[in-house]
Amino acid sequence: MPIMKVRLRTLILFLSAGSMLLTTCLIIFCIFWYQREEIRDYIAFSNEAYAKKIASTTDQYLASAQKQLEWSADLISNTFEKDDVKKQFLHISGQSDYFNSVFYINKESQVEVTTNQAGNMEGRYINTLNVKNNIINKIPLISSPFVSVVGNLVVMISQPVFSSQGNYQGFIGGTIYLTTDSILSRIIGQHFYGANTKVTILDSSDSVIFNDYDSHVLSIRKNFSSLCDSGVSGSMDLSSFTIGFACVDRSKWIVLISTPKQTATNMLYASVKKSLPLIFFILFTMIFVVFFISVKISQPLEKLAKITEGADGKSLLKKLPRVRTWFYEANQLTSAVYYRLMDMNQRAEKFREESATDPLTGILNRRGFFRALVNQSKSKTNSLILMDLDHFKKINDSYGHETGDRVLMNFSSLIKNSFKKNALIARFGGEEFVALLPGTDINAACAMAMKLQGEMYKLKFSDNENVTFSAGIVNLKISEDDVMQALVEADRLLYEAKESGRNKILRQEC
Ligand SMILES: Nc1nc2c(ncn2[C@@H]2O[C@H](COP(=O)(O)OP(=O)(O)OP(=O)(O)O)[C@@H](O)[C@H]2O)c(=O)[nH]1
Repeated sequence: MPIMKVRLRTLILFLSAGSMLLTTCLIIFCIFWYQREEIRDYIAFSNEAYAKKIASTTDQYLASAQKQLEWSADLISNTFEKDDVKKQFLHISGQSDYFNSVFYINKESQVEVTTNQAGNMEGRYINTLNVKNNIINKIPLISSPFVSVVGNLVVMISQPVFSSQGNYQGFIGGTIYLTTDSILSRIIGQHFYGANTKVTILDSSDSVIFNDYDSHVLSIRKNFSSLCDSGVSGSMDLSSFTIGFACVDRSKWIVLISTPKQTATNMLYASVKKSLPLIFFILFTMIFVVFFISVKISQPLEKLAKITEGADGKSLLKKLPRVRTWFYEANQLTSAVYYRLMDMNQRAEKFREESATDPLTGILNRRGFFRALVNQSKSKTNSLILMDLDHFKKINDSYGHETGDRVLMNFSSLIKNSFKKNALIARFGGEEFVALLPGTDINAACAMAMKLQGEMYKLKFSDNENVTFSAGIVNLKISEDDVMQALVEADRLLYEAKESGRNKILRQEC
């Protein structure tokens, strides 16, 4: 069973298209890989910058808020007029919008003035940890988040109040709501940076001050606040998040900006998706161009292969110049095949001729005789003469083979000259010759043979010796079977001629 071979065109196409496809995939993969890292770096950088911005804004807000309380503390230490103080507090909490409520608690932990109407607080004693801290420490403080006596989650900024003699009187506190509307929640809650990016603010004990969503970040690491010890800002990869952080100097709060790592991958997927039509367009254009080129490259070789299928040397030689070659290798190959074929044909022709010719006499041999029969015109009357030299062995033995050869050559020349040009003359082997005479009847053939006998008699060799020949003559129609039959008959007659004394010509009875 013949093995199917792959075609050159298919090979080139698959090789080129395959390598292009592979290269494209590798390029997309490399771009994807390195770009993702770059985008993650960029997200980390942006998150840090954004955390710094929020931390700085918050710090400025706290500084301003403390300044407000400091100014009110001065007022109280100079003249404590309850109405004036309350007005002042209302101004701070209402107009300047720094605090949700402002209050003054004296050193006995009693609320003297408050802007908060809820809970009827004025005159009441408050013994919370925050209040105690303030009274004991007597310094400006920013508290951790806590639930106020009226039930709000707040942080408190406080400022100690001293008399003009320097005696501690109590402290002014300003509360900022964390879960309901406040200036702090507005500063840190309204951000415009990426849908997947979230803001979380923790105090120095990792309590949540602000968290703009139910953050997974808080569950993957404890002790964020310790980051403030190593630097004011930075970024890090934490589990599946890229986190930028910055510290609020004044309060030691930490601002965390977190983005899921998947965001970078999603961004890349989106951009690859967008560019896919262009990539495929370029790819298919290239494949089309490669296909076109592969057809052009393979065409001459395909044609060359096709015309060699079942073609003989001669028809191949005719078809070969029609193969149009435009590149060096194909051209060389076609030329090489062409010249090789031509050479082979010439050699084959020469060999054919040689195989049909008797090398000594130059006339046809037995093979050549039968091959030439095919081209003979078919006449009704033809004759065949089979001739054999008499006692030729003696000539060889007496005068040597060279003389024998010369006799053979002379005899063949005489035969050639004695018959018509269309006669088919051959040496059948040894000293036996045949002459087929187309369009010659047996009488004419006999006359020619006898004339040849006379000529032969005249031909002398060596010591004026001469050679005779015997012959059998038959008539025949030209076809291979007839010739074979005629040869058998002629051979019989020749044998008879030899037997009856040689130098005789016997003819078939007609
Ligand atoms: N010189 C020479 N001798 C040849 C060649 N071919 C055959 N012979 C010789 O021809 C001789 C033929 O001998 P025979 O077959 O006995 O025939 P003959 O001697 O002619 O005898 P008859 O045919 O019976 O008359 C042999 O001695 C062959 O060696 C050749 O090409 N050159």
